[in-house]
Parts: sequence; C-alpha cells; structure tokens
Amino acid sequence: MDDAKRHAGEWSARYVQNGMVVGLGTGSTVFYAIQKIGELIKQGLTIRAVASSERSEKLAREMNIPIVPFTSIDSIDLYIDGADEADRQGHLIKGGGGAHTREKILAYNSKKFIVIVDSSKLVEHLGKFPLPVEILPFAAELTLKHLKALGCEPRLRRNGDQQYISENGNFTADCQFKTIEDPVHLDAAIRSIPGVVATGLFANTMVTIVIAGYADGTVKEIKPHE
Ligand SMILES: O=C[C@H](O)[C@H](O)[C@H](O)COP(=O)(O)O
Repeated sequence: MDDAKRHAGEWSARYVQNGMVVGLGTGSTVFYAIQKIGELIKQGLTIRAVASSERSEKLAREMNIPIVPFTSIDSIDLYIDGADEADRQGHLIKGGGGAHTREKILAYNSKKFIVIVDSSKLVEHLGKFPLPVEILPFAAELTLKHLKALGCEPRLRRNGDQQYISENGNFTADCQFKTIEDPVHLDAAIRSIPGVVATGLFANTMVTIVIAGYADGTVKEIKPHE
C-alpha cells in the first residue's frame, strides 16, 4: 500500500510550477508529495506553501519548503491532499487523520485541488469509511443525538484512553453510515446541526483530479468534471 501511496504522491508533484502558492494536505500519502516537492526545491523550484496541519508544516519546513502565513496570500493555486475514500464523481471522505476542517478551508480557497490516493480508496459509493465530523465539545452528547438521527452510528474518536482533540481544540465523531447515496445533501444536513464544525464530506465540484496509485508503479488520473 505504501508503494501505491508513494506513486500517487510523487506523481502529483509534476503539477507544481514555479511561482505557485501550494497548499499541503495531511496524511501518509501527502507525505510522499511533500518529500518530492522538497526534492524539486533543491533543484531550483520556487514556490510558497501553506499547510493544513502542524504535522505537514513541520515536515515541509524540514524539506526546506517555504511556509508562508495566510495573511500573505489571497488564494492557493494548487492544493494537494489525500482522502480516505473517493468516488468517480470526485466526492470524498476525508478526516481519518482528524485534519479535515483545515483541509476543507484550504480546498475551498484553491484554484485546483489534486487528490492523491492508493487505489484501494476508490469506491462506487462513499460510506464504508466512517465519516469524520468535527464537533464542539460543548453539549457534545446533544450533537451526537442529532447526528444519529441522520441514520448513522456516531462514535467519539479516542486517543488511547483520552478523548481525541483536534488541532482546533474540538472533538471528532466518526459516523458509520450504511452507505452515502447523496453526499451533497448529507453534507448540508450535517452542517445544519448546531455544534458541528465541519464534516469530512468533500462533495460536489471541489476536486480537479484524483490520482490513484497502484503497487505496480502505475497511476490513474480521474478528472471528475471533464
Ligand atoms: O485528516 C486527514 C486527511 O483527511 C487525510 O488526507 C486522509 O485521512 C487520508 O490520509 P492517508 O493519506 O494517510 O491515508
């Protein structure tokens, strides 16, 4: 699986061009993209980057990728990130690593969004992977009750014997649906619950290309909106 992730991650770096503001996602697949971008920087590539998590920012700095503050940019030219599931229409589940709220902000502010996955993440219908929903700790039980009413089994994520706390200081509910038939409507329904910060459903037109890597070194590019 790691080889497949590496192929997808490294392939995505070919879309990075001189002068771009590049958004760096979070996770084990983006790790390979960040490493490859770091190599290209050694060879003379000039970019500015913003990161979706403290983990990715640290890795980028180690690779001498210039991280700039959000106050110094207006938009992102290219955002590269992984996903936990992707369907053919470019709908995604993200947030297995708990970073989806910040990732969604970056994706929303990007002109192009490249998703990198190993081929096992390509699915017909989203929903096998429990949908991460970041929620406020305040009255979390009540928010969970409303999530459950939408047809899922929500579980508060744990970090060992502690509650998992996101980089934003919130809880994450992992919501197991049987299947997600209509990601756009489900995302809207979940977001309408007070107490919900952001869902890991990336629905609709955000994605430019999904790059799926295979263990044999091949990659497949899916362009959902062409
Ligand atoms: O919160 C984490 C992100 O949404 C990741 O992009 C997602 O979980 C996929 O991660 P990985 O590439 O490690 O499978």
